Amino acid sequence: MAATKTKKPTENTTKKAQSAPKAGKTVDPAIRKRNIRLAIGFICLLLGSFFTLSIISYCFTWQEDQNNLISSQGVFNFLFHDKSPVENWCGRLGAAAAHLLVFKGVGIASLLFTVWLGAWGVNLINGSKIIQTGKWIRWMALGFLFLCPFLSFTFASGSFPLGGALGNGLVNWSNGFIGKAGSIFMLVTVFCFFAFIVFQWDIKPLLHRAKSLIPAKRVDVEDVPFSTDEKKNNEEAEEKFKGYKNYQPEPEAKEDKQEMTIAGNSNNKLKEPEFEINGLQAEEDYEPEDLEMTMIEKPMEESNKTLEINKGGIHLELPQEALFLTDELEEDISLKEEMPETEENEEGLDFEIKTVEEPAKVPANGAHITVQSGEPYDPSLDLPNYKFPTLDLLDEMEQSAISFDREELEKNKNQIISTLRSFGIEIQRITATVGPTVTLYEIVPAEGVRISKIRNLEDDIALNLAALGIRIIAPIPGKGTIGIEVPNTNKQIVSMRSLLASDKFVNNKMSLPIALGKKIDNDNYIVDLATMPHLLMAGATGQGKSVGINAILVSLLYKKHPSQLKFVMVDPKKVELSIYRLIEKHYLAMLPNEEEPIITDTKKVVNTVNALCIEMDNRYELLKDGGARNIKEYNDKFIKRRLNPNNGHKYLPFIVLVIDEFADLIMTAGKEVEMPIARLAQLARAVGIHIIIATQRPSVNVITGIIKANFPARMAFKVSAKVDSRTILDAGGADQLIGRGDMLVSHGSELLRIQCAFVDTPEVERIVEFIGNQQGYSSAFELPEYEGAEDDRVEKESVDLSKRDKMFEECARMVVNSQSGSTSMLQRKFNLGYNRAGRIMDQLEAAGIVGGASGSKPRDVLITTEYELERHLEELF
Ligand SMILES: Nc1ncnc2c1ncn2[C@@H]1O[C@H](COP(=O)(O)OP(=O)(O)OP(=O)(O)O)[C@@H](O)[C@H]1O
Repeated sequence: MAATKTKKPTENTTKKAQSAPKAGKTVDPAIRKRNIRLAIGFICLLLGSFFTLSIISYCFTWQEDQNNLISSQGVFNFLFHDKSPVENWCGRLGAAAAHLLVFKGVGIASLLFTVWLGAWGVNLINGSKIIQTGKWIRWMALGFLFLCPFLSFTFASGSFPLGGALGNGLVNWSNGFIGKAGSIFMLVTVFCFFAFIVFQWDIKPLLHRAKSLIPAKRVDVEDVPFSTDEKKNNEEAEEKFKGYKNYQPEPEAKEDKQEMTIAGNSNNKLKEPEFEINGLQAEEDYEPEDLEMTMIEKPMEESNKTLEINKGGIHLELPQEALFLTDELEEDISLKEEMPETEENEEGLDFEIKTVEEPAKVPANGAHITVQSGEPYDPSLDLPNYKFPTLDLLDEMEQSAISFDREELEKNKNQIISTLRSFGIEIQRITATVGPTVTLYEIVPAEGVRISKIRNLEDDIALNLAALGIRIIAPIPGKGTIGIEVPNTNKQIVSMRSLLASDKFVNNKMSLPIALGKKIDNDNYIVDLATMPHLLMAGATGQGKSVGINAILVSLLYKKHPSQLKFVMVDPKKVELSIYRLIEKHYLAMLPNEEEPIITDTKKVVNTVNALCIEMDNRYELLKDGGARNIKEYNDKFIKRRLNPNNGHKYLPFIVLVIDEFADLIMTAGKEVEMPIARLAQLARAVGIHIIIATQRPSVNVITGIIKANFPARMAFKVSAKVDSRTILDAGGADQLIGRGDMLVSHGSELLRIQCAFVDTPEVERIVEFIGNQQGYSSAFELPEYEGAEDDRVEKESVDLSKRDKMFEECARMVVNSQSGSTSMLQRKFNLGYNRAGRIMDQLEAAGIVGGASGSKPRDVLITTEYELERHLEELF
């Protein structure tokens, strides 16, 4: 029975399915459209292929067919009445079409049209764009307007109509009108128009490639302190430097070297490893006069000048500004210029050696570092006369070219080699890179030496090298070499001024660029705080944390306008950040009715951090309303005036919360502060709120798991124990730093050793004074209200109208006008926190403007008109 029952519907459906196609009219319009598209696609593809073939054939058969065509007196006759045989592969129609397209049309360029027709057909069939119509039309225009006349002009005497009637016509006209020379100019102009305006071709790479094909030109360097004028010497130097790029120790040099043996294995003759130094300046007592130099031009992406020194087994690469060389060095020296070719370089004359810091790029006094404007809405117009701090507020350090002591390098190299040998580790090659405070010796171990062996011997090697602050990186990530970082005897201070003046800082497009210092290869380390997105700093006392925070703050002050950035500063130590109070009305954000712009009281920190959470939530609401995913998109929309300020939209500045001495905060406020900070760290990135936390004590009860998990970027100055290093970086190493701004930065998967830029307190004072003396906003940026529950209770008990909120009167007016005593309305209209709006409502009640609270309903409004209200307020106050 069951089987019979279930069969019926099946039959019905089958019938329906069969009857559907018969109806015919019920075909889905989408399917019909697709079928039409397919049909047109196939027709176009066939026509395109047919005409393309006919044109190709026309190239070989045109003479025979053309005779018939002309004798038939018209294409129509040729197609339908002519009986003579046709040579074109596509028959009579092909011959006629090709004749019209090529001879009477645009010559060989007509292929552009027929190929496009076929490709368009394929586009239609495929439903995707194999050939972009817009692009192809530009090519067709180039073909018709340039190729046709060009071919007609170039092959004027040929019988085949390469340029077609169009090309011939244009050339005849222009030859008559402006002559042949004029025609050439015209053709070049048309070509340039297409190349640079229509196609926007960039010829730079082509020029570069062309130049790189020209053999490197060597130019004698004259008028530089360390060069000699004697051509003879230069020629000798040139001889010696043939093939310097792939330098290999010369055979004689190898022979000179002593053969060394491993202790206890006297038969084992050892080869001296190759030693290379990438560093900077040599000792002062080096006499420049005895040296010879050649400059070799070589196009490269980035301007970077290097001095190369080769001697025996040693290969030195020095930035060219650091050139004080000894006469003891009989090296062959070449100056390798690695910069994009300029006219000057091509001349090979005006070469001048400059310092690393490129002072030419330092903006002049009074000049500021860019703020982008020109958009319809410019937030910086809030303070139109605001001037950015100038670089002359920062101290100019003694030239910060990094120096190295050659003897020291040699000594360290030998010690590293012999120490490793004493552990049975052979080396193939050793390279030294001299940084501001440490030198990195990069070692390529001999074949068969396991890196884990070196890693296990890390402590023994450090002990044998007996230098303070040795760090072994085995292996250097991504390189397969082993790094040994040894502190320099002569440490250099990295000047903040040089970093802020660098091209990388001035011309970057980062949202929150911070200039932290220099890497070991002397490259400026400038990162975007917005991508970090939060930063955890730790280090024992006196190792450079405060300087690090100042470097970050100063970088931001030099780059961001007060309308674009606000700081919330928390300083339980009370002395570190107090210096910034002068910029309260420009850059600081704080709770309403708060007096101290720099927060030092733990209770207030809790309120402020919670207020930031509210600000974050409010911002998310705005983003949701504005259909933006992050602050950048939102602000872009606002700037383009696509968000209505009447709906509560406003330009959102970045907010950076800086907490110096987090340990103290955690000790006193614990979870109360940890939780909102963790919440901010998890969510606030997209709405432009970033956190920088510094602590002296990187222990696990301060940097808890929840904090650590949300702070991917970490900065470690020297710490006292390995365990602290592990807490902050999840790796050792910070305990082996040498202090005074020497730090390890872990960002993404990288762990970099950086020398922090130095900015002294008087410098910061000058900068904040410079900013503070300018016109600012009327008050600091107000964060939403947040008050602890306890405070609320106390306030509710006694409402003191003499201490009424500054928004009191406005709120009163709003309540009377709308005749609604709703707290949430006040919150919405005036962008107030819940507690503040509630407090104002209590004050309105105490002033007799609204009635008592009645559950969740709005309160009754006791005054009906604004006039009445004014009189009431006058009487009251
Ligand atoms: N980048 C740097 N370059 C050169 N010297 C530095 C650098 N950073 C710090 N120093 C030196 O170290 C000293 C201490 O630095 P800083 O005050 O920043 O330490 P700190 O870690 O903040 O100490 P504390 O936690 O006790 O405040 C500075 O006065 C300065 O002499």
